Amino acid sequence: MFVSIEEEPIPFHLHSNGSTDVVKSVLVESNFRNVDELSPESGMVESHYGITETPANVGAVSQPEKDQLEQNLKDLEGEIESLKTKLAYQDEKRRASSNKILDIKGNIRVFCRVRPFLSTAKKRIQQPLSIDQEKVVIRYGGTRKEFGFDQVFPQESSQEDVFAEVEPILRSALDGHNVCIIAYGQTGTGKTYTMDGTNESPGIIPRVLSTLFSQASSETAASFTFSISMVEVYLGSLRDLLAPKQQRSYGISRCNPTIQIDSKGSVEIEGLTEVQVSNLTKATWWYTKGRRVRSTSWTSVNEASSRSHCLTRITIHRLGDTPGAKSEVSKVWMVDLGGSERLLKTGATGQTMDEGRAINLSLSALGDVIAALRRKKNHVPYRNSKLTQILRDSLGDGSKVMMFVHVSPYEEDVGETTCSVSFAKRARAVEFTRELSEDLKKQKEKKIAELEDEMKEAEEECEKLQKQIRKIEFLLAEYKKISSTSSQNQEEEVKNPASPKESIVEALETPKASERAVVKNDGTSLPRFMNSTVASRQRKSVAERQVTSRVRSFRSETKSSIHISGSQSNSYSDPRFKGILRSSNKKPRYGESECTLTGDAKCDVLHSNSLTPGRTVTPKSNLRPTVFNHRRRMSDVL
Ligand SMILES: Nc1ncnc2c1ncn2[C@@H]1O[C@H](COP(=O)(O)OP(=O)(O)OP(=O)(O)O)[C@@H](O)[C@H]1O
Repeated sequence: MFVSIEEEPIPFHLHSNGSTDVVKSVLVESNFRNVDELSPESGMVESHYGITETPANVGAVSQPEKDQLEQNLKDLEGEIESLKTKLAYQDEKRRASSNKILDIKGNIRVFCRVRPFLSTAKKRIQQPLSIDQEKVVIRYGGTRKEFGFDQVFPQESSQEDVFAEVEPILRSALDGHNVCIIAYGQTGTGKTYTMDGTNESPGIIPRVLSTLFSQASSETAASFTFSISMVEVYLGSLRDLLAPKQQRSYGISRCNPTIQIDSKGSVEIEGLTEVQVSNLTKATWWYTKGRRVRSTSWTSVNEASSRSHCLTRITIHRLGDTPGAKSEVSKVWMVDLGGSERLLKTGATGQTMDEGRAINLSLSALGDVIAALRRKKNHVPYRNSKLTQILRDSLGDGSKVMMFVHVSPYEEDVGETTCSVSFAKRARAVEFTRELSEDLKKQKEKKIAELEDEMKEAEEECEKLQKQIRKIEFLLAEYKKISSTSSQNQEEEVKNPASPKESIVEALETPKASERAVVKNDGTSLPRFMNSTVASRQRKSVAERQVTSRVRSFRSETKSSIHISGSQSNSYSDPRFKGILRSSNKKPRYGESECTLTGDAKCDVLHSNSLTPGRTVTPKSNLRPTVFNHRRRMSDVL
């Protein structure tokens, strides 16, 4: 997400390379002595922190200066456009590499997580499972069965280890792909632990929420909005977990959500509550609420939760940062499936048996769909269950699927474990159960490493471009301020030629009788046209009366006169200049302004020459009017 300049101060170091050349020349032409002065110490950046001494205070400008300003604005806008195009190109490169990596790794990946022994549980007589990185071996009753996985998480693996596999596909979700993360397994094997986790060890869903928000905020080429929905599938019906209380019910009711598919194959659940969440706190609040609704609606939480599927959906709206970019929508489904235990084992009857049957049917339908997709079959049997209908557009083409199959380490659960890993085997649908040869694996790894390098390069390029864009946007904003301030002032000048500014400036320039004597004695007499006239003396007395009520105007106009004073090179980082501006800000009183004739530093404000680098400030130069006022007075004389 684009971080606005107001939120994040910019480190200001412009270099004269490639795309910043325009900016550099613009700045140089625009009275900045040196582009490198645009450092955090300079007035430009200080203004960002609330100090008012910025070019935005520059006042009325002449027509050529105005034209130059307009040109500068156009140049900066053009530069931003061109950088944004480059950014979009680099971002596309990054997205393509990231997508290729996931394609090589597999769009549907199946993992196995072995739950640790629970302290409260049965004795460990014999361990039927042995595992390595991609394999689970079950030894039981003299038989040995081997099952391959994309990766196996042993008992000691942490929530972080599991999430490390999930994180890369979130990048893909932000890039516009649908993602589906599914937890499968027998009751009590850790599905909810993996998806939800605990406060101390948060699981996949809380981590997904936080990662999505943090990745979105650092995203350089697009902005994002997120929304959350939660739905429970129980006995083939849907229940909206985020709906207002009175609407949460099963069966046919006014608000029972229904599944719709649009012409593009996109699935929508009509009537399902979707809450837009602007930050992680809100997202977490709604997620917690949905989980609470699910669990508190059952008398025996553990038993009941394993007989329904709980689905959490994050919808991502992505808007590219380039002109004309279209908004893209993608979804992240996170599914905590009902327990996969066999009905015979549970000895279920009545309602429990129906629930078990419904679960098994939908799990079997899910297995069929995943297997068909992995085998790239033409027909994918999505319609066989509500679960697969809902997930239809997040399991197929272009989507990324991760299934975590959970197993118990206990000997007495070995039957269920075998069923679960067999389900996984079918879902993985590795052709003729042949795993990849070592050679092929190495080739894959090499290609992935190359793509990762490409992706990193593109990411770095994106970051650089985004920084440049932010800098130029900042400058553009400053120039716009200059432009609008000067236009306003010019309008004022036209409406009111004897503006307070002029009066005040003249008042300040025109010494009182006693002071005139001092000036004369000092040998610094002015050319005739610069001496006060009757008219200016009259204006001065008017100005003296007006000045108290116009102190604010004087302050800003005073500052303005510095920058519009012709072609001199002034620098906002000149310490004298900053000091002068500060003091003029601090004591904007008429009495103080009169001291200009005695060589007080503040009088420098009125005389741009005194700001010219390397120039000594002399009483004589103090008396020199700004070019702007000089012009006016000349015309008065003529
Ligand atoms: N990897 C793990 N590390 C520590 N404890 C775990 C782990 N996996 C599961 N547990 C613990 O095992 C117990 C059962 O886990 P959990 O409730 O997540 O299982 P489940 O498969 O979701 O069950 P159900 O299908 O009934 O909802 C919980 O007390 C949980 O904290």
